[in-house]
Amino acid sequence: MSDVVIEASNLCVKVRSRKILNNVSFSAKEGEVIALLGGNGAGKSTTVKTFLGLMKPSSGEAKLIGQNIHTSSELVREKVAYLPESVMLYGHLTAFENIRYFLSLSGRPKSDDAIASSLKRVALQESAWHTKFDRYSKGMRQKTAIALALLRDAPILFLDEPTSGLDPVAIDEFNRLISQLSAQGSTILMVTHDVYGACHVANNIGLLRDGQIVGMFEAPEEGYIDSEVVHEAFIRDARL
Ligand SMILES: Nc1ncnc2c1ncn2[C@@H]1O[C@H](COP(=O)(O)OP(=O)(O)OP(=O)(O)O)[C@@H](O)[C@H]1O
Repeated sequence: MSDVVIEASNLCVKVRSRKILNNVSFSAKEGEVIALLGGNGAGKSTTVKTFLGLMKPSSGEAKLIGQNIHTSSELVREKVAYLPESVMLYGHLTAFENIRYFLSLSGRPKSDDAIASSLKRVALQESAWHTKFDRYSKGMRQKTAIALALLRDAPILFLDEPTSGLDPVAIDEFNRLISQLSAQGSTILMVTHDVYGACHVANNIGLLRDGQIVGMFEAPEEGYIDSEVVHEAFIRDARL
């Protein structure tokens, strides 16, 4: 059995007659991070929406664990935790209460001990666990959402612009958390504008322009993808 967990194969998406994704192919094996980089309008969010089943490909396939998500209706709900750019949980509830509520809503309640250990795992400071969510910073909101994702036992994470609007310390913490999760077996698709962050967490980076992959960068066996090289390609590409 193949250990490819996330796979786009010649994915094309049309809106009316316009192709907004054109033959996009990439893959991530279990425990890998694939990052899609690209300027505004490149097709990053469309890719994520297609993998969530919100947009339908005109041809090609979006597959998770070897199955086409558009023909296996329960796949995304069972296997994926999605972090949108702005995490929306209930502002009048605390992180603890939000997590407890959303787990019971999904029919998978967990003990308070399990919730506490997940909040510890994402390093949300304990003093904030019982503070109302609408007083949280963006970084704290993301940590809460990731703690919830971990408790749902979702093996696949989709992250949409996860570090936009975070300060450098929060970005660093976030990137460490992503590396830790992938080391523990989570397979992650992230779309981002952050070249440096992507190079630090990704096994592969796909550079998107006008709905097409125009560059693919792979991390060496040891170490990171060279951010200078990717930055150069990103800038050069944006000028074309
Ligand atoms: N529902 C839609 N109807 C028409 N055009 C769309 C639709 N969704 C996306 N597009 C177009 O497809 C292209 C890709 O959009 P997409 O949102 O995927 O880009 P992006 O890379 O996520 O950009 P950004 O970094 O600005 O979020 C854009 O030109 C956008 O205008």
